[in-house]
Amino acid sequence: MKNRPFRERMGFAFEGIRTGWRREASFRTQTILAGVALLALILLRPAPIWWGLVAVTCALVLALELLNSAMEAVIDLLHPDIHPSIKVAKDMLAGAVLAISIAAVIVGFAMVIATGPRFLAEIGL
Ligand SMILES: Nc1ncnc2c1ncn2[C@@H]1O[C@H](COP(=O)(O)OP(=O)(O)OP(=O)(O)O)[C@@H](O)[C@H]1O
Repeated sequence: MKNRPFRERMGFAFEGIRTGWRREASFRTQTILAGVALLALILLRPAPIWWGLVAVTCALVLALELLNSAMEAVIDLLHPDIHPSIKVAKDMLAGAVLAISIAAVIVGFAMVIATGPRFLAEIGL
């Protein structure tokens, strides 16, 4: 199973993203919010550094959500019963998603504060 051709590995990766979209409501919500962030970038046209910051934070939110779902799936397969250690692991995974989501909201606010006034002036408000 190792060292498959690049095209095939890309196919697996896209299949993972498709599965995340199909199975996880939070992944769908976060993907839609990433789309909103892209629209804000197109509208506000901030400096390139903001494009980078928004791209990195959005990608991290989506990547951690996929990782969270993948780990939960493996945990539930290996140990379907209730166990305090599983609660600890799942709550920490959820905490990781929350931490990067807070960072993403802060980046979004900072970008709007930095570029909003220029945008409003441009549209005559
Ligand atoms: N097998 C388990 N043993 C102990 N606690 C668990 C187990 N599975 C889930 N929990 C805990 O129950 C709570 C709810 O978990 P659940 O997976 O239903 O919701 P969730 O974390 O919001 O998941 P999702 O992202 O899939 O909606 C969490 O605190 C989680 O840690």
